[in-house]
Amino acid sequence: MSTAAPRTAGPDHLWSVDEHLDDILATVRPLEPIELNLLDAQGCVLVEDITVTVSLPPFDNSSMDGYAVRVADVAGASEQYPAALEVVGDVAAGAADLLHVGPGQAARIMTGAPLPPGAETVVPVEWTDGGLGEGPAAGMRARSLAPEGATGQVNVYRPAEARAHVRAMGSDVRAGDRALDAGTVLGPPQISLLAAIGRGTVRVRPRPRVVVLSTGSELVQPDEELRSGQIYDSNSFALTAAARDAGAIAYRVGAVADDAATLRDTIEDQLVRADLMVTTGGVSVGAYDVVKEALSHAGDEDEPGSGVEFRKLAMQPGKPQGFGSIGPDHTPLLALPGNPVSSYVSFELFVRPAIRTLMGLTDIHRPRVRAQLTGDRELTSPRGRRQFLRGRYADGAVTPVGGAGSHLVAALAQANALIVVPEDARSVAPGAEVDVVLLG
Ligand SMILES: Nc1nc2c(c(=O)[nH]1)N[C@H]1C(S)=C(S)[C@@H](COP(=O)(O)OP(=O)(O)OC[C@H]3O[C@@H](n4cnc5c(N)ncnc54)[C@H](O)[C@@H]3O)O[C@H]1N2
Ligand code: MOO
Repeated sequence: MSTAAPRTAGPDHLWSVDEHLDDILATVRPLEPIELNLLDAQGCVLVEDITVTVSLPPFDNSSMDGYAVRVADVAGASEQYPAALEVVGDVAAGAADLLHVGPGQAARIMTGAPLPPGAETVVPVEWTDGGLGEGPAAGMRARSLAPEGATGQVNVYRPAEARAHVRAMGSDVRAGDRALDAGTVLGPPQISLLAAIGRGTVRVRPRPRVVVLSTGSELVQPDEELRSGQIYDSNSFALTAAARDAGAIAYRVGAVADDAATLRDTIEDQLVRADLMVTTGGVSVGAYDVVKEALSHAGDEDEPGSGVEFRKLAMQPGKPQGFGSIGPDHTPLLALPGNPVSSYVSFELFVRPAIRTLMGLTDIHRPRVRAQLTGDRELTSPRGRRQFLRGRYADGAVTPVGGAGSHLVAALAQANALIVVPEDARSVAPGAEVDVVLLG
């Protein structure tokens, strides 16, 4: 999977956000296409051109509930001088053996039913007495009241042109037309079209399987009792949700203890179901930073580009990061910092584009807009670091929420955007224009 060898530099070197992203994207390639059932292919990128084999509609059919008639038989019809026709029966949607409509005759026809031979046009039931002889009808008599179908006579009060209320065969798409191009992302309308032309499976790039694994002996799972010094594991939930939001099939592995051997074993067990692995925590410089310890030497010496490299980025939050590939298939792995806001921001900036690259999407990044900074305080930022502050964006303006601390999950939950303060800015005053990443 890995092709590009990570660039290397001394341990104090600060890599830019863009360099880090470029290096990650150089190691991920779109997944090999597979044939999937339509609904499993939702959100995936099509890799084949789809040609229509069955015209839509496949046959001329009625767009209204009404009567299939001949044009000449209703010409000049009015409420005062209705055309009285003999009703020869029903044509329901799905009918295969069609009755013939002769001169002076009408067949009750339902929306979607084939236009029967002999009939040239359809008059909606509202233009008739519905066969009840009591003036204009609002609808047809239910089939349950006359299971044998309609008989007798119908009065038609208005004329109809040839093929009125008839949907012509092939008027939507014709056999041989291109229905969808390779590269199309399959949303509900595209899945609708594929089903309509009879395609049950399609060749697409599958959703990547992403294993999200949190680390930290202080972590307990929600609903469990919190003892002294412990906190709840929020990162594994946040990033699993974020991976799903990006289009992945995500598996959450909650809170591996700070022990390198356990972590290595857990990662090895999980590799079988991973196209991408994401870890949180344990990448800094502490004595218990177990991800770094476990993975720093996880490379395959025979394979250039394999292994996990740990770096510092010129970024806040999200300074310590690891990335590379592990295992026999060189599965890409991103090791994100443990602070909850740091891991989430890192996910949005680095993991989301990687997931979307694996999917074969071209639109891999969150949208960015320019916005006017509002609020009553100046934003400050350390020189030389690109800062991502949480904000609420609406109508071209963005207001900061919460402070810069990377533990502030409550403020993150109020945010819908990241305010970008560039490396060369020490402060940004209200009223200034800023770059904003929209979190959707
Ligand atoms: N001496 C230094 N200390 C630190 C530095 C540094 O440069 N020198 N960098 C700081 C920065 S910046 C970050 S970010 C963190 C990254 O630390 P780790 O990736 O090693 O993460 P941990 O130490 O495991 O945890 C940090 C913090 O986040 C909490 N956490 C961890 N996992 C979860 C989780 N799944 N759910 C909720 N909260 C979690 C953890 O309890 C810690 O409070 O290092 C700084 N230190
Ligand atoms: O850089 Mo750390 O990720 O701020 O908190």
